[in-house]
Amino acid sequence: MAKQYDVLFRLLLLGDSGVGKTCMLRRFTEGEFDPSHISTIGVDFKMKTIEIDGTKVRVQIWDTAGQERYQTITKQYYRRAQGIVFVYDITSEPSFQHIVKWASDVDEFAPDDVQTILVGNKADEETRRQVTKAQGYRLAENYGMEFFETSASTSSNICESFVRVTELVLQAHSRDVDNLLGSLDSYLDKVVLEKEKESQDKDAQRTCAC
Ligand SMILES: Nc1nc2c(ncn2[C@@H]2O[C@H](COP(=O)(O)OP(=O)(O)OP(=O)(O)O)[C@@H](O)[C@H]2O)c(=O)[nH]1
Repeated sequence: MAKQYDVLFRLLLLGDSGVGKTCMLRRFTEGEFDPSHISTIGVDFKMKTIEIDGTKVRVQIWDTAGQERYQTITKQYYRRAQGIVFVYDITSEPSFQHIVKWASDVDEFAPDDVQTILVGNKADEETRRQVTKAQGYRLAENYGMEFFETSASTSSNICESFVRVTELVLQAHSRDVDNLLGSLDSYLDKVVLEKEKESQDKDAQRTCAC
Protein backbone atom coordinates (compact mmCIF):
# COMPACT_ATOMS: atom_id res chain seq x y z
CA MET A 1 0.00 0.00 0.00
CA ALA A 2 1.29 3.48 -0.86
CA LYS A 3 2.47 5.59 2.07
CA GLN A 4 -0.07 8.12 3.30
CA TYR A 5 2.63 10.45 4.63
CA ASP A 6 5.92 11.98 3.53
CA VAL A 7 7.87 11.82 6.76
CA LEU A 8 7.56 10.29 10.19
CA PHE A 9 8.67 11.89 13.46
CA ARG A 10 8.69 10.76 17.05
CA LEU A 11 7.54 13.12 19.78
CA LEU A 12 7.65 12.52 23.52
CA LEU A 13 5.45 13.94 26.27
CA LEU A 14 7.27 14.47 29.57
CA GLY A 15 6.10 15.81 32.92
CA ASP A 16 4.93 14.83 36.38
CA SER A 17 2.17 12.32 36.97
CA GLY A 18 -1.28 13.92 36.70
CA VAL A 19 -0.35 17.02 34.68
CA GLY A 20 -2.56 15.81 31.85
CA LYS A 21 -0.21 14.26 29.26
CA THR A 22 -2.55 11.39 28.37
CA CYS A 23 -5.54 13.75 28.16
CA MET A 24 -3.63 16.13 25.88
CA LEU A 25 -2.67 13.27 23.60
CA ARG A 26 -6.18 11.90 23.52
CA ARG A 27 -7.61 15.34 22.79
CA PHE A 28 -5.15 15.83 19.93
CA THR A 29 -5.48 12.40 18.33
CA GLU A 30 -9.10 11.54 19.09
CA GLY A 31 -10.72 14.87 19.91
CA GLU A 32 -11.92 13.51 23.25
CA PHE A 33 -11.46 14.35 26.92
CA ASP A 34 -11.82 11.79 29.69
CA PRO A 35 -11.72 13.33 33.19
CA SER A 36 -10.63 10.09 34.89
CA HIS A 37 -6.98 9.68 35.78
CA ILE A 38 -5.54 6.26 35.07
CA SER A 39 -1.78 6.57 35.44
CA THR A 40 0.17 5.53 32.37
CA ILE A 41 2.26 2.43 32.96
CA GLY A 42 5.66 2.80 31.30
CA VAL A 43 4.93 4.27 27.88
CA ASP A 44 2.14 4.27 25.33
CA PHE A 45 1.81 6.00 22.00
CA LYS A 46 -0.70 7.31 19.51
CA MET A 47 -0.30 8.55 15.97
CA LYS A 48 -1.69 11.26 13.80
CA THR A 49 -0.95 12.75 10.41
CA ILE A 50 -0.73 16.50 10.06
CA GLU A 51 0.02 18.62 7.03
CA ILE A 52 2.67 21.33 7.30
CA ASP A 53 3.43 23.48 4.25
CA GLY A 54 2.30 20.71 1.93
CA THR A 55 4.30 17.99 3.71
CA LYS A 56 2.27 15.18 5.26
CA VAL A 57 3.93 14.49 8.58
CA ARG A 58 3.05 11.43 10.55
CA VAL A 59 3.73 11.96 14.22
CA GLN A 60 4.15 9.10 16.60
CA ILE A 61 3.58 10.62 20.02
CA TRP A 62 4.89 8.73 23.00
CA ASP A 63 3.07 9.29 26.27
CA THR A 64 5.35 8.52 29.20
CA ALA A 65 4.43 7.70 32.78
CA GLY A 66 5.17 10.62 35.07
CA GLN A 67 5.59 8.37 38.08
CA GLU A 68 9.14 8.05 39.38
CA ARG A 69 9.08 4.25 39.41
CA TYR A 70 8.82 4.03 35.60
CA GLN A 71 11.66 6.38 34.86
CA THR A 72 14.23 3.77 34.02
CA ILE A 73 11.90 2.54 31.28
CA THR A 74 10.85 5.94 30.00
CA LYS A 75 14.41 7.26 29.75
CA GLN A 76 15.11 4.57 27.16
CA TYR A 77 12.73 6.41 24.82
CA TYR A 78 14.45 9.79 25.02
CA ARG A 79 17.15 8.95 22.50
CA ARG A 80 14.53 8.05 19.88
CA ALA A 81 12.76 11.40 20.07
CA GLN A 82 13.04 14.26 17.60
CA GLY A 83 10.66 16.47 19.57
CA ILE A 84 9.74 16.78 23.24
CA VAL A 85 6.78 18.49 24.92
CA PHE A 86 7.48 19.33 28.56
CA VAL A 87 4.19 19.54 30.44
CA TYR A 88 3.36 21.01 33.83
CA ASP A 89 0.01 21.72 35.44
CA ILE A 90 -0.76 25.41 36.05
CA THR A 91 -2.56 24.41 39.28
CA SER A 92 0.54 22.62 40.61
CA GLU A 93 3.64 24.62 41.55
CA PRO A 94 5.66 21.41 42.19
CA SER A 95 4.96 20.14 38.66
CA PHE A 96 6.33 23.47 37.37
CA GLN A 97 9.44 23.27 39.59
CA HIS A 98 10.10 19.73 38.35
CA ILE A 99 10.44 20.87 34.73
CA VAL A 100 14.06 21.65 35.59
CA LYS A 101 14.58 17.98 36.44
CA TRP A 102 12.82 16.79 33.27
CA ALA A 103 14.93 19.17 31.20
CA SER A 104 18.12 17.95 32.83
CA ASP A 105 17.21 14.32 32.02
CA VAL A 106 16.57 15.32 28.42
CA ASP A 107 19.96 17.03 28.33
CA GLU A 108 21.53 13.79 29.43
CA PHE A 109 19.59 11.22 27.42
CA ALA A 110 18.04 12.83 24.32
CA PRO A 111 19.79 13.69 21.04
CA ASP A 112 21.47 17.13 21.01
CA ASP A 113 19.26 18.41 18.21
CA VAL A 114 15.97 17.44 19.88
CA GLN A 115 13.34 20.21 19.57
CA THR A 116 11.46 21.14 22.73
CA ILE A 117 8.49 23.26 23.80
CA LEU A 118 7.05 24.02 27.24
CA VAL A 119 3.35 23.60 27.98
CA GLY A 120 1.34 24.66 31.04
CA ASN A 121 -1.78 22.48 30.92
CA LYS A 122 -5.18 22.84 32.69
CA ALA A 123 -5.46 26.51 31.69
CA ASP A 124 -9.22 26.19 32.18
CA GLU A 125 -8.64 25.94 35.95
CA GLU A 126 -8.05 29.69 36.42
CA THR A 127 -9.35 29.79 40.00
CA ARG A 128 -6.91 27.06 41.07
CA ARG A 129 -3.91 28.56 39.25
CA GLN A 130 -0.56 28.41 41.14
CA VAL A 131 1.79 29.24 38.27
CA THR A 132 1.40 32.52 36.40
CA LYS A 133 1.67 32.78 32.65
CA ALA A 134 4.66 35.09 33.11
CA GLN A 135 6.48 32.38 35.09
CA GLY A 136 5.82 29.92 32.29
CA TYR A 137 7.16 32.32 29.66
CA ARG A 138 10.25 33.07 31.77
CA LEU A 139 11.15 29.44 32.26
CA ALA A 140 10.63 28.70 28.58
CA GLU A 141 12.80 31.66 27.67
CA ASN A 142 15.58 30.44 29.97
CA TYR A 143 15.68 27.21 28.02
CA GLY A 144 15.18 28.86 24.62
CA MET A 145 11.82 27.15 24.21
CA GLU A 146 8.44 28.33 22.95
CA PHE A 147 5.62 28.33 25.49
CA PHE A 148 1.91 27.50 25.36
CA GLU A 149 -0.82 27.30 27.94
CA THR A 150 -3.24 24.56 26.98
CA SER A 151 -6.39 22.85 28.15
CA ALA A 152 -7.11 19.26 27.23
CA SER A 153 -10.52 19.87 28.75
CA THR A 154 -11.56 22.76 26.46
CA SER A 155 -9.08 21.87 23.70
CA SER A 156 -7.47 25.32 23.88
CA ASN A 157 -4.02 25.40 22.19
CA ILE A 158 -3.74 21.60 22.08
CA CYS A 159 -3.52 21.30 18.32
CA GLU A 160 -1.39 24.46 18.09
CA SER A 161 1.26 23.15 20.49
CA PHE A 162 1.59 19.71 18.87
CA VAL A 163 1.71 21.28 15.42
CA ARG A 164 4.33 23.81 16.55
CA VAL A 165 6.72 21.23 17.96
CA THR A 166 6.27 19.20 14.76
CA GLU A 167 7.07 22.31 12.67
CA LEU A 168 10.25 22.83 14.68
CA VAL A 169 11.29 19.21 14.10
CA LEU A 170 10.51 19.50 10.40
CA GLN A 171 12.58 22.69 10.15
CA ALA A 172 15.48 21.12 12.04
CA HIS A 173 15.47 18.09 9.75
CA SER A 174 14.53 19.81 6.49
CA ARG A 175 17.83 18.91 4.86
CA ASP A 176 17.89 15.25 5.80
CA VAL A 177 14.22 14.34 5.73
CA ASP A 178 14.74 11.50 3.21
CA ASN A 179 17.51 9.85 5.23
CA LEU A 180 15.58 10.28 8.43
CA LEU A 181 12.50 8.63 6.97
CA GLY A 182 14.53 5.62 5.88
CA SER A 183 16.24 5.13 9.21
CA LEU A 184 13.05 5.56 11.18
CA ASP A 185 11.15 3.10 9.03
CA SER A 186 13.70 0.39 9.58
CA TYR A 187 13.52 1.08 13.30
CA LEU A 188 9.81 0.45 13.73
CA ASP A 189 9.36 -2.67 15.79
CA LYS A 190 6.57 -5.23 15.63
CA VAL A 191 4.31 -3.56 18.19
CA VAL A 192 4.53 -0.22 16.42
CA LEU A 193 3.74 -1.76 13.07
CA GLU A 194 0.69 -3.54 14.43
CA LYS A 195 -0.65 -0.41 16.06
CA GLU A 196 0.14 1.57 12.93
CA LYS A 197 -1.99 -0.83 10.88
CA GLU A 198 -4.84 -0.63 13.38
CA SER A 199 -5.04 3.14 13.17
CA GLN A 200 -4.60 3.54 9.39
CA ASP A 201 -8.34 3.78 8.64
CA LYS A 202 -9.18 6.07 11.55
CA ASP A 203 -6.21 8.28 10.72
CA ALA A 204 -7.15 8.75 7.12
CA GLN A 205 -10.25 10.58 8.29
CA ARG A 206 -8.51 12.90 10.71
CA THR A 207 -5.67 14.63 8.98
CA CYS A 208 -5.25 17.79 11.02
CA ALA A 209 -3.94 21.18 10.07
CA CYS A 210 -5.49 23.13 12.97
N1 LIG B 1 -9.35 20.77 34.37
C1 LIG B 1 -8.52 20.03 33.63
N2 LIG B 1 -8.20 18.79 34.02
C2 LIG B 1 -7.35 18.08 33.23
C3 LIG B 1 -6.82 18.60 32.04
N3 LIG B 1 -5.99 17.66 31.51
C4 LIG B 1 -6.04 16.61 32.32
N4 LIG B 1 -6.85 16.85 33.37
C5 LIG B 1 -7.15 15.95 34.49
O1 LIG B 1 -5.92 15.64 35.14
C6 LIG B 1 -5.91 14.28 35.55
C7 LIG B 1 -4.64 13.61 35.08
O2 LIG B 1 -4.62 13.55 33.67
P1 LIG B 1 -3.74 12.47 32.87
O3 LIG B 1 -3.80 12.84 31.44
O4 LIG B 1 -4.13 11.09 33.21
O5 LIG B 1 -2.29 12.77 33.49
P2 LIG B 1 -0.85 12.21 33.05
O6 LIG B 1 0.08 13.35 33.01
O7 LIG B 1 -0.97 11.40 31.80
O8 LIG B 1 -0.47 11.27 34.29
P3 LIG B 1 0.52 9.98 34.33
O9 LIG B 1 0.04 9.00 33.29
O10 LIG B 1 0.38 9.44 35.72
O11 LIG B 1 1.91 10.47 34.07
C8 LIG B 1 -7.20 13.65 35.02
O12 LIG B 1 -8.11 13.53 36.09
C9 LIG B 1 -7.70 14.63 33.99
O13 LIG B 1 -9.09 14.66 33.93
C10 LIG B 1 -7.19 19.92 31.65
O14 LIG B 1 -6.76 20.49 30.65
N5 LIG B 1 -8.05 20.59 32.49
